[in-house]
Amino acid sequence: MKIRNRLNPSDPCFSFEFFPPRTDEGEANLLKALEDLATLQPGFVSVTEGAGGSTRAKTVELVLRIKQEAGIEAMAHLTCGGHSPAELRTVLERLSAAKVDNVLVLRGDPPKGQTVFEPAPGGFRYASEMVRFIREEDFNFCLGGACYPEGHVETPSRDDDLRHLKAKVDAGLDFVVTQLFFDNAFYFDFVERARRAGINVPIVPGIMPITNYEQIQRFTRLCGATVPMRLALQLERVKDNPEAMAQLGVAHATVQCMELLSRGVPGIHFYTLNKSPATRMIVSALRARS
Ligand SMILES: NC(=O)C1=CN([C@@H]2O[C@H](COP(=O)(O)OP(=O)(O)OC[C@H]3O[C@@H](n4cnc5c(N)ncnc54)[C@H](O)[C@@H]3O)[C@@H](O)[C@H]2O)C=CC1
Ligand SMILES: Nc1nc(=O)c2c([nH]1)NC[C@@H]1CN(c3ccc(C(=O)N[C@@H](CCC(=O)O)C(=O)O)cc3)CN21
Repeated sequence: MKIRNRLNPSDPCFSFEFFPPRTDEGEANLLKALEDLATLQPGFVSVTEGAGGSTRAKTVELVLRIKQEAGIEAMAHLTCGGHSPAELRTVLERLSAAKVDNVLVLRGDPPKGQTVFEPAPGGFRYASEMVRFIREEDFNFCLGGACYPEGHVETPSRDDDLRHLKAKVDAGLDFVVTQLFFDNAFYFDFVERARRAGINVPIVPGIMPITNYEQIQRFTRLCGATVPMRLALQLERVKDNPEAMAQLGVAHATVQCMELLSRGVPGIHFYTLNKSPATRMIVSALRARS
């Protein structure tokens, strides 16, 4: 089933993102989180790919398992890093043969220790180039991409970033998922600017429940997302109390999601970080309300 057919403001699609674990313990955590969140009957789940394409085999294996064994619609993230177009074609053929209908096309982060993205020899520099490649080949995927309500960290201006997004969508995207944000005003402003720029595909908000203060500081610095002052002060106050931190994270994300739904978003994509409790509580609260 193509995700674009599930994105519908009158029946919004909740989806969950996981990353391929690096250790046996991580693997056990992931399987537990997956099992737990599967009971919420997500519209789809997605599996990320590590920087430089480092986890590709694991990403594909997990997507196939989720689709075939759990019967949940699954989307593979594929990045431009570390792989040639020929290797990409092989992976796409494998996904296609296994009836995986959806791919999230990303450029990908520079590998750890590097600050600048370097394409693989003969590979793609921008996600839009991979989108064009997939559309030129004889595949029939529903394609998603990433977008940045606060602007991508590397972009000199939000207007440039929006122009690049427009070109990426025009190359053949069916929908986009946003970078995480903690203030809905960024999302609503962005959607308005995107529509004005002629970007007409569904724009799915990406939400990450905060569970750990240091992690959120590290990651928001890396990806350029703003933590609103009021939330930062609240987080500061409970930083030594994991339980209060988790409650605050769930409460903040739930309020964010309630407002997004009341204003007609087509779905909400949760960055679960392979943990189930926060996402479960939020989705349960949202379902109870509607
Ligand atoms: N796992 C996920 O869901 C998400 C992952 N990401 C990560 O964010 C990073 C960026 O990936 P994408 O958004 O796919 O990259 P992209 O290729 O769409 O854009 C990357 C940067 O290049 C710029 N750009 C694009 N086309 C250009 C052109 N023709 N000329 C000059 N500049 C251009 C963009 O403005 C942006 O600053 C990746 O590291 C991705 O993995 C971001 C959000 C969500
Ligand atoms: N630039 C960028 N790269 C991504 O991979 C990415 C995004 N943005 N935005 C959306 C989601 C969110 N993702 C995230 C968000 C946070 C962590 C994180 O905090 N990771 C921990 C390690 C987690 C673990 O191994 O348990 C860290 O401390 O970095 C990782 C991926 C992946 N996606």
